[in-house]
Amino acid sequence: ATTLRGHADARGVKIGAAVADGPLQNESAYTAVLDREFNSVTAENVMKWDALEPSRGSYNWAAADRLVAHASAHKQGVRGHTLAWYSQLPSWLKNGNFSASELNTILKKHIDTTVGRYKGKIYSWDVVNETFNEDGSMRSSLWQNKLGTGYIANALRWTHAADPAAKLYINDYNIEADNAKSDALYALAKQLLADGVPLHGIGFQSHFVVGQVPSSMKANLKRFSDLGLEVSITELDIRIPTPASSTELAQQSTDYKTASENCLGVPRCAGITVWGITDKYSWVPGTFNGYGAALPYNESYAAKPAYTGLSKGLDPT
Ligand SMILES: OC[C@H]1CNC[C@@H](O)[C@@H]1O[C@@H]1O[C@H](CO)[C@@H](O[C@@H]2O[C@H](CO)[C@@H](O[C@@H]3O[C@H](CO)[C@@H](O)[C@H](O)[C@H]3O)[C@H](O)[C@H]2O)[C@H](O)[C@H]1O
Repeated sequence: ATTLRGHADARGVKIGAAVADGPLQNESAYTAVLDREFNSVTAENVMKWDALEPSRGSYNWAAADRLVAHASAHKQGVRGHTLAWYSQLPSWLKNGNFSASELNTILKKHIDTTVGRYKGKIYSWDVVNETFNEDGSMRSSLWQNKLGTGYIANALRWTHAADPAAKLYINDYNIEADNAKSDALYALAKQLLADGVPLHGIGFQSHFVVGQVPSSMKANLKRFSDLGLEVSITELDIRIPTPASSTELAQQSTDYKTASENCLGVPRCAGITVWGITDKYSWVPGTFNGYGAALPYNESYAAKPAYTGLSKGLDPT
């Protein structure tokens, strides 16, 4: 049977997975599935600021280098995640009480250093992550509060200067439906493009609950695509109340197919990334009490109906 990456390659799109450093290093069942099925990888945590620069000026590149080297050895592209985010910031930065101009310098240095190190090895960056509240107002963050919304355009410009070939994204969750949050992002994207800011795509994280893939998702992605932007599903998982019943697993399979078709069915869909491979390693149970089973493979790396749904969605024939 054709693998997920076989289908994706035939379409010229990416099928990616978020990768955890532990199993990447020491679990052959994990890398066997990763390298057989996926032509793109995203660092689940090791390219975040707290992991890369735990203390100011001293960098910890080992895990990120490992992922980039693994991807290169297995002909996989790398999505960079993430440069300017409110979360997973090192304590020296969170508690540094820096002035606005100091923060500007610090953010630019982080982008120059990180994007510069992986120049030409990362095809797409989540430059800015999770900037909006559910009602469309700007989320409170170190960057928003101290620098104002202008930090978004600056981060995009600095990243573009550091790696002109990389596609630059704004990434968020709960923007898959046509709602106040996606409306606010749509307005921001239009303004950035009008100002000539190098924005190339929108990342729809797509952390869904079974049976709740938004019916307005395809039309919503289409309106962003109509701006000339790429659209990508960047963190797909579909959580189920556990233990999952066979009915829910069948619904989850349909949801994976629908979600992937909602992207692949509009122009400039660059790809679909699932936020993990196996239910054995998923952020869901630790965050959503009583939920889990969100990914295409079960705890012992057996493909679930979800895998078949994703495969059917990707299948170009
Ligand atoms: O929250 C889900 C998505 C939403 N969109 C953005 C995306 O980046 C985010 O990913 C999740 O982002 C979460 C943090 O915000 C990650 O969770 C962190 O994952 C980290 C690495 O495993 C954990 O850090 C480890 O924690 C351990 C025990 O607490 C320590 O022993 C380790 O040293 C430390 O690295 C953090 O506690 C834990 O909070 C999840 O794995 C990751 O899947």
